Formats: sequence, structure tokens, C-alpha cells
Amino acid sequence: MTTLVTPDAEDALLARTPTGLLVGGRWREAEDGTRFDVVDPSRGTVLATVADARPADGHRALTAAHAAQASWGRTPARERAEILRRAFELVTARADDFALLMTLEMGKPLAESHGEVAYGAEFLRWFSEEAPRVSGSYATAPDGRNRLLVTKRPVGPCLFITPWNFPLAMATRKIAPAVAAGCTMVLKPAELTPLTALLLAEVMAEAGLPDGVLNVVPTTDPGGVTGPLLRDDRLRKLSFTGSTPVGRRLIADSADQVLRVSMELGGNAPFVVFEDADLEAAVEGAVTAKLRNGGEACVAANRFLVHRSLAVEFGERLAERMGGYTVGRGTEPGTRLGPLINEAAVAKVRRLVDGAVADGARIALGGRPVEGPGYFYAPTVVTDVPPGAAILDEEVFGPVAPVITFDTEDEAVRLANDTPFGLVCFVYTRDFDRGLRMAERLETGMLGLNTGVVSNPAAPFGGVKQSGLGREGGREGIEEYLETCYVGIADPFAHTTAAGQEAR
Ligand SMILES: NC(=O)c1ccc[n+]([C@@H]2O[C@H](COP(=O)([O-])OP(=O)(O)OC[C@H]3O[C@@H](n4cnc5c(N)ncnc54)[C@H](O)[C@@H]3O)[C@@H](O)[C@H]2O)c1
Ligand SMILES: O=CCCC(=O)O
Repeated sequence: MTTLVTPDAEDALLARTPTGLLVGGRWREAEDGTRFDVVDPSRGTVLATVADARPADGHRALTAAHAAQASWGRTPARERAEILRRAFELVTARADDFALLMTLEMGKPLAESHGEVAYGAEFLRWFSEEAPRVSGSYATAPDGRNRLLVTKRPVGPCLFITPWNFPLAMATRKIAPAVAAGCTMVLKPAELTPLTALLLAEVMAEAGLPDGVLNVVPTTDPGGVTGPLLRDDRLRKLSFTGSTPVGRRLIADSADQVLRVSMELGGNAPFVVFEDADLEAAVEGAVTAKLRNGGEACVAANRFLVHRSLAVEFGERLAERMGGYTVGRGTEPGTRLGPLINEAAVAKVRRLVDGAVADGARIALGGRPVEGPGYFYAPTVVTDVPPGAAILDEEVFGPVAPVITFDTEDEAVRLANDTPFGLVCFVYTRDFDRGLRMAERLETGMLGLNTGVVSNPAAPFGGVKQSGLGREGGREGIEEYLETCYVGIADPFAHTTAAGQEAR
């Protein structure tokens, strides 16, 4: 079989990728020397073994971050910006390495991994430009007397917990604003995809990040390593990206220290197609919103709500387009859909699809795992899904598009909002007023109007309801890492002479 990358090139990259813990600028083994396997989801075989941090390693990492905080926080913003800019250039220069590593450990096709390199690197560039723009204000109180000086300072040492689905971008989306703001960090990457984060840490050091500013502790015991850090009063902030159940628990665990928290959690995105939509554009957007990252994205369209007058044709065209996707290992030419992350993910998708069929839905495409090694599930379109089916309530996190119908705008709004999540909605309509009405009526942090992609480092990414707290990216992203400090100053004219008072 031909591949875009030779096995030798894969081995060479894996051999030069760090596999230790990064603590205080030094690569080291776990305290008890344990390591864990990183698995290739397209084959089920072991790619590498990585040091498996223990609670003592997490403690050391926070000690290093805490020790580095004071001098890092005082480093001029321009210097921090230049480190980020160099990191952007280094990641871009090593795009082939980052892309291949993500394809190997996470499974997405190489072309998509390259897309993530560009996306992830852009957070470094965007926040290199934001770092020198942090500013405060000076004002006179409304009664004309005291002066109000408002400044910003770094929050302090942060803990980052990231998921496996975007191994680079979910890390840079946190690291870049933290560096820009002057915070130090402990990063715990997902145990399924630690290699990309470790390579990124190496590149950040090469870009000039001082020792101890970024510490990385992969572990198979995430609760055991991060729990004590949340209770340690040297930590000032937690930023988490992952599932809502884990996020909910981490918010509770952060309450003891009253930590600042940012939460990027799960979604259940509706993709609404009105009767006046450009149908071809809607199908195109639907394929992107569904199959980007193989459907393993928090912003993946999870429910297709289509006006009854278009539903049959939409379902047929969607099935035709998704059926054209070649499934395979991400390094093989022509592959457009890679494997799911592991066996449990395949079992979950299977349960949801089989459950919908048992409830009366119809399979228009696919509907089953792909035979053979690895964790593949065929592109799938399910139509006539009845209300109440679990597939409409849970994040599918796979290449499955359930289609349901509606008759009126009010019904579309009711169905779209009928979820505890509120991350993103997609709306297709040629009526701009209707688009704006939907932007105001839908309970969501983000809305794609006639587009299937909203993710952009220059935009505030985040959700409402149980999809999270706070925003990443955009002008807002750096604020998550800054504290506001206000200094009240006595009226500078209060004790001046009569002449001085006149000058007031
Ligand atoms: N809103 C967003 O920006 C966004 C982005 C990517 C993924 N996600 C969501 O993430 C989920 C998929 O990712 P996942 O399966 O890796 O999620 P997950 O919640 O299982 O794991 C996320 C991270 O949390 C860690 N973790 C798990 N249990 C923990 C514990 N008790 N204490 C501390 N850390 C713990 C994991 O090791 C991993 O690093 C989906 O729900 C997806 O929607 C959201
Ligand atoms: O999985 C969620 C994050 C995806 C994105 O940033 O586009």
C-alpha cells in the first residue's frame, strides 16, 4: 500500500519526539519510573511510551511554575511577544513534524493535521500581537475628586488540562494567552495524545521560553495528579477543555481555593436549514460541520434540523457527499476520514446509531464500524430520527449525521435550544433578518451563519449553559489570564492653595 509518509520517516519522527516530563526546564522520568503506551488508533499498535507522571511529579511541576512566576510576570510584554512570535515561526517551520505526529497519535488525515498546525500556530501569532496591547486606565471619579487607576496583572500559575481531539490547537489556545499575560503553567495533556504537547513544549523552549514557565506532566492518573494541585494555594487558575462531566467536577474541586476557571466543554450543535436556504451551500457546510476532525469536535454539527420541504433532498445529497469520503489511515493518499480515537469511541457511536434505528430511524448511509484493524466507523447519515432518541441528546463524536425535520421558525428555535449545551449553532438561510433573529433567539456562544466553520483564533471561542465558562482566542482570550487591580487615589487638588483649586 502506498503512503504519504514512509515507515522510516514515522520512526525517525517518533525517535526524536520527547517522551519525558518537562519540569523546571529539565526533561525527566516519572518519580517511580513508570511509562505508558501511546497507541496508533488506525492500527491499535503502540507508537511510543511516555513517562507517566505521579502526584509528586505534578507537585514538582507546580513548584517550578510558582518559582518562575515572579520574574516571568515582570518580563517586558515585548519580550514575551517575541518568544510567541518565534514559537509561531518554529511551529510553522516544523509543520510536517507536528502534522505527522497528530495523524499518528490521533488519527486524522494528514491534510487535516496540517490544517490544525496552521490553526494552532495562529494562536501563538495572535497573542504575540495582543501581549503589548494589555493596558489599564486612569480616570476621575464622577464627583470630580478621587482618581481611579486601573491596571492589569498576570493571574499567576495556571493548570491546563487538554483533550485529545485537537492535540496542538487546544494547547496553544491556552499557552499563548498565558505567555502573553505573563503567567506560568503546568500542562496536563490528554493521555491518548501526549506526544504533540511534548514536541510543542520543546519548541517553546527553543523559542526562548525560560525554564519553569511551561511544565508538562502527561499521566494516566489525571485526577490523582491534578487534584492536589487544585487544592494547593500556589495555583491561581484552572483552564480545562474536555467533557462536561469532567469539567463540572473540576469546577467543584476548584471551589476550595476559589480558583479562576475557564471551561471549554461539550456541545450538541444544531445545524438548521431553512426553506429559503441555498441547498447546495447548506449541504457543503453540513459536510464540513460534520466531518471536520472526523466528527470528533466539540463544534461538530450533532443534529441536522431541516425544513420539511427540503429534508428528503438534503438527506440524499448529504449521504451522497459523505459517501464519497475515503476511510483509511491518515497517512495514506486519498484518505479523508481517519479512525475514531479508540474502541470505546466506536462502541459509543454504535450504541447511538443502533439505538436510533431501534427507535424507528432509517439508515441512509453507512451505519456500522468498518471491519479490520483500528477503530474505524463508516460515514453515516440517519434520517427520520424520532424525538427523544439518545443520538439527539448526546455528543455523537463521530462521522454520523442524524436528520430531523421542522415546519416553522419557532419550532426550529425550540428544537435547537432543547439541550443543556450551548456551544455553537449553524443556520442556513438567505433571509438576513431571519439569520439575525436566530442569532438573538438561539442559546449559544457562537453561531455560524451560512458557514459550517466558526473556529478562528481572532474570535472569542466558547459556550453558554453547560458548554462552559469564559472565552479563548480573540481580544477576550487574554483577559482570562489577567487580574484587574484598581488603585483609588486621593484628589490631587484637595490640599492645594486657592490658586491650585482654581486650576481644578
Ligand atoms: N468546548 C471546547 O472548546 C472543546 C474542545 C475540545 C473538546 N471538547 C470536549 O471534550 C470532550 C472530548 O475530549 P475528552 O474525551 O478528552 O474529554 P475528557 O473530559 O474525558 O478529558 C479531557 C481531559 O481531562 C482529563 N481528565 C479526565 N478526568 C479527569 C479528572 N478526574 N481530573 C482531571 N483531569 C481529568 C483527561 O485526561 C484529558 O486530559 C468532548 O466532550 C468535547 O466536546 C470541548
Ligand atoms: O473540539 C473543539 C475545538 C474545535 C475548534 O477549536 O474548532
